[in-house]
Amino acid sequence: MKYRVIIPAAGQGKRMNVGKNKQFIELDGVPVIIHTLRVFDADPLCDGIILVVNEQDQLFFQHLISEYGVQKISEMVIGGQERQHSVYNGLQKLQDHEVVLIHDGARPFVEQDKIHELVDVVQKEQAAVLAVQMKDTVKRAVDGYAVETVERSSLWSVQTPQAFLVPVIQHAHEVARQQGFLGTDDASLVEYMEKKVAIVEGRYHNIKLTTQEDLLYAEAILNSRQ
Ligand SMILES: Nc1ccn([C@@H]2O[C@H](COP(=O)(O)OP(=O)(O)OP(=O)(O)O)[C@@H](O)[C@H]2O)c(=O)n1
Ligand SMILES: C[C@](O)(CO)[C@H](O)COP(=O)(O)O
Repeated sequence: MKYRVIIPAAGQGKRMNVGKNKQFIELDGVPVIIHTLRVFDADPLCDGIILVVNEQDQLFFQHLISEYGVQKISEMVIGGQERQHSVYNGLQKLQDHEVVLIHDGARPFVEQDKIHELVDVVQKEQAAVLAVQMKDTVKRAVDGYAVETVERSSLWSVQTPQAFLVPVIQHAHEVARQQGFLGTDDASLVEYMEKKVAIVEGRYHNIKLTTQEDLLYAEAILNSRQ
């Protein structure tokens, strides 16, 4: 089944703190966003990329897309204050598509086999996310003290892509917008509608580049592929 993908890349990168859009950081001489876009550009099931960018970086994104020959950008839209708002803006560009994937521009190591697994699962589950089991013990803390150790076997570290039947995610975003609900991922908006979200086991190296330590991991991941 063909899908369209929304790539939110309009954040400020405050935690990365490198003074520029973290999607422009080069890994092995290639910008992070190009690593990410190339995966979907090369996927025969992907029939279009909706790239969500911030106003001030729009021209540079267009320059990179042209310089690296990315073919499948169908729309470039301006993002919003929060990630959720950026994704909402991207959702407005969907016409008659059945399946949409939403994938962070800052996750360059997603792989095609896992994307296809998600696309298969979402056709019967309506919503599906890549996730990996937690490795560390997780505790809830209050005022600097651990008050509860959360049972780890049921905890997952959720990634992107997140896959949805289009009407399901469009409705979930509309309800969240009307009710002022803000989630840190798109699946949380579907959960807010009391719908189930299927877990598809992903890979630990599908990391999100969030802080500068992640760049060290990223170089190691790239080197392991050579
Ligand atoms: N208003 C926003 C915020 C985030 N994103 C995108 O959503 C992805 C995941 O968000 P995150 O890693 O938190 O990026 P930032 O918000 O830029 O990071 P920070 O919170 O450190 O500023 C990133 O590709 C980011 O560019 C977006 O499109 N629009
Ligand atoms: C969507 C996400 O990548 C799933 O783990 C994560 O929630 C994004 O969070 P961020 O604070 O916007 O990076």
